[in-house]
Amino acid sequence: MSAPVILSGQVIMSGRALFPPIRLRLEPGQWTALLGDSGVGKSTLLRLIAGLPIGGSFKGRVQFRQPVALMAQDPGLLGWLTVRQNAALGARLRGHAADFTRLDAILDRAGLAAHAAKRPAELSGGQRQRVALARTLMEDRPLVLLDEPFSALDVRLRLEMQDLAAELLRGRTVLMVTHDPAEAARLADRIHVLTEAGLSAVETPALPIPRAPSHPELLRCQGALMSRLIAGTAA
Ligand SMILES: Nc1ncnc2c1ncn2[C@@H]1O[C@H](COP(=O)(O)OP(=O)(O)OP(=O)(O)O)[C@@H](O)[C@H]1O
Repeated sequence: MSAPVILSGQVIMSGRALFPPIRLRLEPGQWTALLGDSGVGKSTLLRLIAGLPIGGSFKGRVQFRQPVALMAQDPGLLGWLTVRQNAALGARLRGHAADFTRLDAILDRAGLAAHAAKRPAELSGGQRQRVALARTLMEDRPLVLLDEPFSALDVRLRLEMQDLAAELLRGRTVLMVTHDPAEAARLADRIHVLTEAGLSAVETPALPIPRAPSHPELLRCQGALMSRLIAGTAA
Protein backbone atom coordinates (compact mmCIF):
# COMPACT_ATOMS: atom_id res chain seq x y z
CA MET A 1 0.00 0.00 0.00
CA SER A 2 1.40 3.44 -0.92
CA ALA A 3 1.98 6.27 1.53
CA PRO A 4 -0.70 8.80 2.51
CA VAL A 5 -0.62 12.23 0.89
CA ILE A 6 -0.21 14.85 3.61
CA LEU A 7 -0.68 18.59 3.14
CA SER A 8 0.40 20.66 6.12
CA GLY A 9 0.55 24.44 6.35
CA GLN A 10 -1.53 27.47 5.53
CA VAL A 11 -2.43 29.65 2.56
CA ILE A 12 -1.97 33.41 2.45
CA MET A 13 -4.11 35.31 -0.08
CA SER A 14 -3.75 39.08 -0.48
CA GLY A 15 -1.71 39.22 2.74
CA ARG A 16 -4.34 37.36 4.81
CA ALA A 17 -4.30 33.74 6.03
CA LEU A 18 -7.38 31.89 4.75
CA PHE A 19 -7.24 29.54 7.76
CA PRO A 20 -4.80 28.63 10.57
CA PRO A 21 -2.17 25.95 9.83
CA ILE A 22 -3.91 22.68 8.94
CA ARG A 23 -2.89 19.07 8.35
CA LEU A 24 -4.91 17.23 5.70
CA ARG A 25 -4.08 13.54 5.36
CA LEU A 26 -5.36 11.48 2.42
CA GLU A 27 -5.32 7.79 3.25
CA PRO A 28 -4.11 5.58 0.38
CA GLY A 29 -6.92 3.93 -1.55
CA GLN A 30 -9.64 5.91 0.25
CA TRP A 31 -12.08 8.69 -0.67
CA THR A 32 -11.77 11.87 1.35
CA ALA A 33 -14.46 14.54 1.01
CA LEU A 34 -13.75 18.19 1.74
CA LEU A 35 -16.59 20.62 2.40
CA GLY A 36 -16.74 24.21 3.61
CA ASP A 37 -17.91 27.73 2.91
CA SER A 38 -17.47 29.22 -0.53
CA GLY A 39 -14.11 30.98 -0.76
CA VAL A 40 -12.56 29.26 2.27
CA GLY A 41 -9.78 27.70 0.17
CA LYS A 42 -10.88 24.19 -0.89
CA SER A 43 -9.95 24.49 -4.59
CA THR A 44 -6.69 26.11 -3.56
CA LEU A 45 -5.85 22.99 -1.51
CA LEU A 46 -6.54 20.81 -4.57
CA ARG A 47 -4.21 22.98 -6.67
CA LEU A 48 -1.49 22.73 -4.03
CA ILE A 49 -1.77 18.94 -3.91
CA ALA A 50 -1.71 18.85 -7.73
CA GLY A 51 1.45 20.96 -7.69
CA LEU A 52 -0.21 23.85 -9.54
CA PRO A 53 0.34 27.55 -8.83
CA ILE A 54 -2.12 29.39 -6.56
CA GLY A 55 -2.95 33.09 -6.49
CA GLY A 56 -1.24 33.59 -3.11
CA SER A 57 1.53 31.93 -1.12
CA PHE A 58 1.68 28.62 0.74
CA LYS A 59 3.62 28.23 3.97
CA GLY A 60 3.91 24.50 4.36
CA ARG A 61 4.53 21.34 2.38
CA VAL A 62 2.86 18.46 0.57
CA GLN A 63 4.36 15.08 1.38
CA PHE A 64 4.28 11.96 -0.76
CA ARG A 65 2.77 13.73 -3.76
CA GLN A 66 1.88 11.23 -6.50
CA PRO A 67 0.99 11.36 -10.20
CA VAL A 68 -2.37 13.06 -10.17
CA ALA A 69 -5.53 13.49 -12.24
CA LEU A 70 -7.37 16.75 -11.47
CA MET A 71 -10.96 17.45 -12.45
CA ALA A 72 -11.33 21.20 -11.92
CA GLN A 73 -14.65 23.05 -11.50
CA ASP A 74 -14.31 24.43 -15.01
CA PRO A 75 -14.56 21.44 -17.39
CA GLY A 76 -11.71 22.95 -19.44
CA LEU A 77 -12.76 21.24 -22.68
CA LEU A 78 -11.04 22.14 -25.93
CA GLY A 79 -13.65 23.68 -28.23
CA TRP A 80 -12.18 22.35 -31.46
CA LEU A 81 -12.15 18.71 -30.32
CA THR A 82 -15.11 16.33 -30.19
CA VAL A 83 -16.46 14.84 -26.96
CA ARG A 84 -14.59 11.59 -27.69
CA GLN A 85 -11.34 13.43 -28.45
CA ASN A 86 -11.67 15.58 -25.32
CA ALA A 87 -12.23 12.51 -23.15
CA ALA A 88 -9.12 10.88 -24.64
CA LEU A 89 -7.01 14.03 -24.33
CA GLY A 90 -4.72 12.82 -21.53
CA ALA A 91 -3.31 9.94 -23.57
CA ARG A 92 -2.98 12.16 -26.63
CA LEU A 93 -1.01 14.81 -24.69
CA ARG A 94 1.33 12.08 -23.45
CA GLY A 95 1.79 10.82 -27.01
CA HIS A 96 0.06 7.48 -26.32
CA ALA A 97 -2.87 5.82 -28.04
CA ALA A 98 -5.96 5.91 -25.81
CA ASP A 99 -7.65 2.68 -24.75
CA PHE A 100 -10.63 3.18 -27.08
CA THR A 101 -12.56 0.19 -25.74
CA ARG A 102 -12.42 1.66 -22.23
CA LEU A 103 -13.12 5.15 -23.60
CA ASP A 104 -16.29 4.09 -25.40
CA ALA A 105 -17.46 2.08 -22.37
CA ILE A 106 -17.01 5.14 -20.13
CA LEU A 107 -18.74 7.47 -22.61
CA ASP A 108 -21.61 4.98 -22.76
CA ARG A 109 -21.88 4.75 -18.96
CA ALA A 110 -21.73 8.57 -18.75
CA GLY A 111 -24.68 8.84 -21.17
CA LEU A 112 -22.48 10.49 -23.79
CA ALA A 113 -22.36 7.84 -26.52
CA ALA A 114 -24.92 9.71 -28.64
CA HIS A 115 -22.91 12.94 -28.23
CA ALA A 116 -19.44 11.49 -28.92
CA ALA A 117 -18.97 13.37 -32.22
CA LYS A 118 -20.26 16.72 -30.92
CA ARG A 119 -18.13 19.75 -29.95
CA PRO A 120 -18.38 21.21 -26.42
CA ALA A 121 -20.41 24.23 -27.63
CA GLU A 122 -23.21 21.83 -28.64
CA LEU A 123 -23.51 20.38 -25.11
CA SER A 124 -25.43 21.35 -21.98
CA GLY A 125 -23.51 22.27 -18.82
CA GLY A 126 -24.19 18.86 -17.28
CA GLN A 127 -23.04 17.10 -20.45
CA ARG A 128 -19.81 19.12 -20.46
CA GLN A 129 -19.25 18.19 -16.82
CA ARG A 130 -19.68 14.51 -17.70
CA VAL A 131 -17.09 14.81 -20.49
CA ALA A 132 -14.66 16.25 -17.93
CA LEU A 133 -15.49 13.37 -15.58
CA ALA A 134 -14.98 10.84 -18.39
CA ARG A 135 -11.59 12.42 -19.19
CA THR A 136 -10.58 12.16 -15.52
CA LEU A 137 -11.75 8.53 -15.28
CA MET A 138 -9.66 7.74 -18.38
CA GLU A 139 -6.50 8.84 -16.55
CA ASP A 140 -4.71 5.98 -14.87
CA ARG A 141 -3.43 7.89 -11.84
CA PRO A 142 -3.07 6.75 -8.23
CA LEU A 143 -4.23 10.13 -6.89
CA VAL A 144 -7.45 11.72 -8.17
CA LEU A 145 -8.65 15.21 -7.22
CA LEU A 146 -12.28 16.08 -7.97
CA ASP A 147 -13.59 19.64 -7.58
CA GLU A 148 -17.40 19.55 -7.34
CA PRO A 149 -17.51 16.81 -9.99
CA PHE A 150 -21.28 16.23 -10.00
CA SER A 151 -22.55 19.74 -9.22
CA ALA A 152 -24.25 20.36 -12.60
CA LEU A 153 -26.14 17.04 -12.72
CA ASP A 154 -29.76 16.20 -11.95
CA VAL A 155 -30.45 13.86 -9.03
CA ARG A 156 -30.68 10.64 -11.04
CA LEU A 157 -27.59 11.34 -13.14
CA ARG A 158 -25.72 12.47 -10.05
CA LEU A 159 -26.29 9.10 -8.37
CA GLU A 160 -25.33 7.23 -11.57
CA MET A 161 -22.12 9.23 -12.03
CA GLN A 162 -21.24 8.78 -8.34
CA ASP A 163 -21.65 5.01 -8.81
CA LEU A 164 -19.49 5.09 -11.95
CA ALA A 165 -16.74 7.11 -10.27
CA ALA A 166 -16.80 4.92 -7.16
CA GLU A 167 -16.48 1.81 -9.34
CA LEU A 168 -13.73 3.08 -11.65
CA LEU A 169 -11.70 4.81 -8.94
CA ARG A 170 -11.78 1.90 -6.49
CA GLY A 171 -8.34 1.53 -4.92
CA ARG A 172 -7.28 5.09 -5.87
CA THR A 173 -6.65 7.84 -3.38
CA VAL A 174 -9.39 10.38 -4.03
CA LEU A 175 -9.96 13.89 -2.66
CA MET A 176 -13.36 15.30 -3.61
CA VAL A 177 -14.45 18.87 -2.93
CA THR A 178 -18.22 19.14 -2.70
CA HIS A 179 -20.95 21.39 -1.32
CA ASP A 180 -23.36 18.43 -1.11
CA PRO A 181 -23.49 16.72 2.32
CA ALA A 182 -25.44 13.77 0.84
CA GLU A 183 -22.71 13.20 -1.74
CA ALA A 184 -19.99 13.25 0.91
CA ALA A 185 -21.96 10.89 3.16
CA ARG A 186 -22.56 8.52 0.23
CA LEU A 187 -19.02 8.34 -1.15
CA ALA A 188 -16.41 9.23 1.43
CA ASP A 189 -14.37 7.10 3.81
CA ARG A 190 -13.35 10.32 5.56
CA ILE A 191 -15.01 13.72 5.65
CA HIS A 192 -13.41 17.04 6.58
CA VAL A 193 -14.94 20.48 6.92
CA LEU A 194 -12.72 23.50 6.26
CA THR A 195 -13.61 26.81 7.89
CA GLU A 196 -11.71 29.99 8.72
CA ALA A 197 -11.06 28.27 12.08
CA GLY A 198 -9.35 25.26 10.47
CA LEU A 199 -10.05 21.66 9.50
CA SER A 200 -12.35 19.31 11.42
CA ALA A 201 -13.48 15.73 10.77
CA VAL A 202 -17.03 14.34 10.65
CA GLU A 203 -17.67 10.66 11.32
CA THR A 204 -18.73 8.59 8.29
CA PRO A 205 -21.15 5.61 8.20
CA ALA A 206 -19.49 2.18 8.56
CA LEU A 207 -21.06 0.99 5.30
CA PRO A 208 -19.57 0.00 1.95
CA ILE A 209 -19.21 2.72 -0.72
CA PRO A 210 -21.24 3.87 -2.62
CA ARG A 211 -23.84 3.91 0.17
CA ALA A 212 -27.60 3.72 -0.41
CA PRO A 213 -28.87 7.33 -0.44
CA SER A 214 -31.72 6.63 1.97
CA HIS A 215 -29.87 4.45 4.49
CA PRO A 216 -30.53 5.78 8.04
CA GLU A 217 -26.78 5.82 8.81
CA LEU A 218 -26.14 7.95 5.74
CA LEU A 219 -28.98 10.33 6.64
CA ARG A 220 -27.55 10.66 10.16
CA CYS A 221 -24.12 11.54 8.75
CA GLN A 222 -25.70 14.00 6.31
CA GLY A 223 -27.56 15.71 9.16
CA ALA A 224 -24.43 15.99 11.30
CA LEU A 225 -22.55 17.43 8.35
CA MET A 226 -25.28 19.98 7.60
CA SER A 227 -25.27 21.12 11.23
CA ARG A 228 -21.48 21.50 11.12
CA LEU A 229 -21.65 23.49 7.88
CA ILE A 230 -24.42 25.75 9.12
CA ALA A 231 -22.52 26.39 12.37
CA GLY A 232 -19.45 27.36 10.31
CA THR A 233 -16.59 28.75 12.38
CA ALA A 234 -18.74 28.55 15.50
CA ALA A 235 -18.47 24.72 15.45
N1 LIG B 1 -5.63 33.52 -8.38
C1 LIG B 1 -6.09 34.10 -7.25
N2 LIG B 1 -5.67 35.32 -6.89
C2 LIG B 1 -6.12 35.92 -5.76
N3 LIG B 1 -7.00 35.35 -4.90
C3 LIG B 1 -7.45 34.13 -5.22
C4 LIG B 1 -7.03 33.44 -6.40
N4 LIG B 1 -7.65 32.25 -6.44
C5 LIG B 1 -8.44 32.20 -5.35
N5 LIG B 1 -8.33 33.33 -4.63
C6 LIG B 1 -9.03 33.63 -3.38
O1 LIG B 1 -8.68 32.62 -2.47
C7 LIG B 1 -9.81 32.24 -1.69
C8 LIG B 1 -10.00 30.74 -1.78
O2 LIG B 1 -10.44 30.41 -3.11
P1 LIG B 1 -10.85 28.92 -3.48
O3 LIG B 1 -11.20 28.90 -4.91
O4 LIG B 1 -9.80 28.00 -3.01
O5 LIG B 1 -12.16 28.75 -2.58
P2 LIG B 1 -13.19 27.53 -2.48
O6 LIG B 1 -13.27 27.15 -1.04
O7 LIG B 1 -12.81 26.46 -3.43
O8 LIG B 1 -14.53 28.25 -2.94
P3 LIG B 1 -15.84 27.70 -3.74
O9 LIG B 1 -16.55 26.76 -2.81
O10 LIG B 1 -16.61 28.97 -3.97
O11 LIG B 1 -15.37 27.06 -5.01
C9 LIG B 1 -10.99 33.07 -2.19
O12 LIG B 1 -11.20 34.12 -1.28
C10 LIG B 1 -10.55 33.58 -3.52
O13 LIG B 1 -11.07 34.86 -3.77
